[in-house]
Amino acid sequence: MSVGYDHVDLIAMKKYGVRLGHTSNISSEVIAETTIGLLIATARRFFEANHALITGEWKDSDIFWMCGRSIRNSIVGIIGCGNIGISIAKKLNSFNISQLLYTSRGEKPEVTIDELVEQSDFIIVSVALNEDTKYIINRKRIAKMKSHAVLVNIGRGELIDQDALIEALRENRIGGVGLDVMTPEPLPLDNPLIKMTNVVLLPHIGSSSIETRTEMAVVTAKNIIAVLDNSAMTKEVQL
Ligand SMILES: O=CC(=O)O
Repeated sequence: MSVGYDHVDLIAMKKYGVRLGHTSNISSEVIAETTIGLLIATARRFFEANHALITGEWKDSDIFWMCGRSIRNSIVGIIGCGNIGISIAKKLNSFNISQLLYTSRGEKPEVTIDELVEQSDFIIVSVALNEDTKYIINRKRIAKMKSHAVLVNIGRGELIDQDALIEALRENRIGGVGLDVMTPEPLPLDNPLIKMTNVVLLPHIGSSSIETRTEMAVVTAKNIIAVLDNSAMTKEVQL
């Protein structure tokens, strides 16, 4: 019951003739909603601000206190323009950004990934994990990011070299990070990301709306029935 199937051994499935169903495209819209929420929460420091409020550190004397960065007039780069990436781009369209950069497997992208990470104020990773995309955000690419860049990952933890990311955050070489996915999951409570103020972490809840999870469950049940009936699944992975 997921869109991604990077956790499944496809070679073994094929070898033993086991069919694989998934829930592709059902959750794209709601994951895009999560992405926009995470982007704004990270860029505008919602959790840090909330923490300040509840611990009595609210200062209203300093006009720049708790200032984050606006999405308006910014350059946003989306790595991976599949169903989720396109849905994110459509939602961003109403934010009056100055430029949208993207890279994708299908259509010829206008920029390379290196150019995208170098030029973007906000970088969104929404690509599927496979051998080609593992560590697509590597140490070298993190080093190219703007010092105020905000990185959001809603794909899979292993798309990012997390150790290199932690180093960059520690040294304030990037602005902030919003992660709905990380390595490992659940993240151990002693992981350095947990204590960082410029990091917003969500426990992989990208598709967790009641409506979407219900729809995913129904498709999964239909997929199982289709296998038992030896008929076509609603969503089947071609092995
Ligand atoms: O991560 C969620 C999914 O693959 O459905």
